Amino acid sequence: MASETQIQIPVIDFSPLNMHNPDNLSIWESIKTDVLNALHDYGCFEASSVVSIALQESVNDALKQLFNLPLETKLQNTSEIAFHGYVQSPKVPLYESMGIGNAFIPENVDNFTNLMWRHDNPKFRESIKIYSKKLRELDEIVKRMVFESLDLEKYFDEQMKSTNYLLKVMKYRAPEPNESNIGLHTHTDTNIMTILHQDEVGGLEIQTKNDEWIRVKASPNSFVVVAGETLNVWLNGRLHVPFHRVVMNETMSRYSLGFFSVQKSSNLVKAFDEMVDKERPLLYNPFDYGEFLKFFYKEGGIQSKFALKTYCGVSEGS
Ligand SMILES: O=C(O)CCC(=O)C(=O)O
Ligand SMILES: [Fe+2]
Repeated sequence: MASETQIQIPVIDFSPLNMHNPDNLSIWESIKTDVLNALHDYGCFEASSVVSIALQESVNDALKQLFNLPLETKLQNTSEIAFHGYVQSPKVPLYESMGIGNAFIPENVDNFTNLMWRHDNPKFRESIKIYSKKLRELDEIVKRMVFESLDLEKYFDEQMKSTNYLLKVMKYRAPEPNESNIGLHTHTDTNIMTILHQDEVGGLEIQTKNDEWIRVKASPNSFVVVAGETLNVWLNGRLHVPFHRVVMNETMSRYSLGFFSVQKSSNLVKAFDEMVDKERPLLYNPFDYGEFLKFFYKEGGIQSKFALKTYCGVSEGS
């Protein structure tokens, strides 16, 4: 079994971009190079100092309050899309999650808050709104950098328009003494890209290309940006899409949160024409994301680490 090592994922600081700086273009170009290298080599990186410590702390408090609500209240968080509402499953007994669709739209956060707290919770509402807006900005910056680097700018606006976002908040309880410490099984993210935050308990582990597991350091106000399968299909395999999992070692509950960008089902997921040529033949046949998810969840795909390859991979020699 691969053991955990001391290596860490690359850390990229986006804060110089926010400053009024005459040298912004060269800063942009230098961060862009780091982003592309990290996504190619690791499929992920740590984005540091994206939000203030104070905002992160108020979001941490908000999550604790939310998961402390009675089960019947939490169950009101429903969604037409599988696993986008309240989730608790015997397959992942330590795990519990809830979702807010397109949380960067203030009204969606208001509706969610009203559903959970009949007498409102302004602190929850306001901190989640600001936070989601920040994460939506980071998502856009990272993707713009990726598209620019590969001369795909002409696709950028359309791809952003056909994206939905899910803010998923998660709680993992500590395992009982004779229970497995796996919080979330090894998987890749099938969506476009995910921005993760974990609290100080930690437990997120990411596999490198060499099959080593990196235990990601918990950091109060940084995020882990993870490339998903959809992005890699667009780019015809130019990125690494890392396996990751959550391993609980502590006696404490762990709270985390993911900002998932997901392609709307109205378009097929397919490689951009410019990404396919003789040297780089097509890796995945175009597919409908919603149909793929049905396969992923219903036909045992979720058990397989290579669900997407099985579903639509172009077989060698064909
Ligand atoms: O809780 C975490 O840190 C990871 C969650 C995750 O990987 C997922 O929801 O896809
Ligand atoms: Fe994940």
